[in-house]
Order: sequence, then structure tokens, then C-alpha cells
Amino acid sequence: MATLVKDRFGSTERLKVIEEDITKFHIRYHFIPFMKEKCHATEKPAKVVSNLPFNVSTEVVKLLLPMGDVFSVVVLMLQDETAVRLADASIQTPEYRPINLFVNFYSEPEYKFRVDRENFFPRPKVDGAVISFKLKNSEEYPPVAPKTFFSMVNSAFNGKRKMLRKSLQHLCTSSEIEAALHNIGLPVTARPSDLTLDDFVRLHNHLVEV
Ligand SMILES: C[S@@+](CC[C@H](N)C(=O)[O-])C[C@H]1O[C@@H](n2cnc3c(N)ncnc32)[C@H](O)[C@@H]1O
Repeated sequence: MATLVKDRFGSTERLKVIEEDITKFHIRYHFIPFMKEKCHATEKPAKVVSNLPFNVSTEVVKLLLPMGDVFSVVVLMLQDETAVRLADASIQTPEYRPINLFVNFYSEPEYKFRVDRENFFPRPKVDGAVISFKLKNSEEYPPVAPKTFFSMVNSAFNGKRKMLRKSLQHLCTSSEIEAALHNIGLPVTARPSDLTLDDFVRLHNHLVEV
């Protein structure tokens, strides 16, 4: 693939073929100077279009979505089931997970279309799908510190069936959690799957004030 691309497009100065493991590659370090040199300041950031193996999907999503300063859009071929789950962040479903909050924190996902397994060679056991993530800029992120926010979200989902007043007890007392839930208009018995991204942000911000 790399050889084919180099042969076909090697003559353009706007192409650089890098053969690296995406999960270990320092994207900003290599990409930002290249973009500065090759693109005019008025141009929008670059886009990612990728057809990676399905088993690195989640790792790649976690790596690329917080890069709104470098990329405007990330378009990925994923396993159909994964693409459906990432694009749909409906609360109160068994599929609702911290990764949905992560995706919607950093981007606006859109399921594009299914790609039947017959279109691949060798034929996999599952269908693929194309999904796009329009990346947000940092000023569009919800008003929280991502590190403490996702730490709270992960703790909340560790006890998925547990009420938040129990699963977040390492952060605050249950009565403080109940008061925070009440303040944001949620039942004191709420579970993590009842909360939207916005609810989690408001809960987090109430709890850090305690
Ligand atoms: C499904 S094939 C797609 C090939 C080609 N991009 C296409 O669309 O026809 C997946 C490609 O990802 C490459 N790949 C697998 N793991 C990778 C990683 N961690 N970093 C970069 N490339 C990887 C493989 O070498 C393979 O060429």
C-alpha cells in the first residue's frame, strides 16, 4: 500500500508517506510542522480517513478524537456493530458506556453507511461501516477538566447497575451525591445509564465544589 501510494503520488510535495504504528506514532510532533510548512494559514486542519483493522478501533478513536487542533474530521471504517454503538449515545440502553460520553465530549459522530462483508477480501466474519467524527475545538468541549471528569465517569460505570450515590462514594458522601443529583434535577436514585453527557458534566461540577 505504502509503495503504491508513493509511486502514484510521490511527485506532489504535499504528500509524506510514513510507515509507523499509529498507536505508537507521535502524531502532533510529525504532523504540525508538516502542516505549517505545506498549508496556508487560512486552510482548515487536516482530515483523517482510515481503514485500520477492527481490533485497534477503540484505541484509535481514543487517540484521534481529542485532536481537534490538528484534524477537522476523522472518517473510519469500523466493525458495523461498533459504529452503531459509537454513533448512538441513547441513555438507558445496555450499550451506553463511557466511550459514548468520550465520543460526544470530543466530537459529533455520524454513522454514514454499512459496508457488507462481501466487499472485503479476505472476507471477514462481520460487516463494516463508515462513521465520521466531526472534531470539536477545545473551546467547544464541555466546561470540565477531562482527566477528573472521565475518572468520575469510569467510576460511575464500574458499578453500572449501582446507584451513583454508592458508586461515587470514594469521591463524596452519599448525601452530598444525592444533593448534587437533586440540584441538577435528577432522582437521587439515578444510575450512570440515566445521565446524558450534559448531566454528567453538571454532576461533576457540583461534586468538585463540595
Ligand atoms: C484493512 S487493511 C486496509 C488497507 C488499506 N488501507 C485499504 O483500505 O485498502 C488494514 C491496514 O492497516 C495496517 N495496520 C494494521 N495495524 C496498524 C497500526 N497499528 N498502525 C498503522 N497501520 C496498521 C495494516 O498493515 C493494513 O495495511
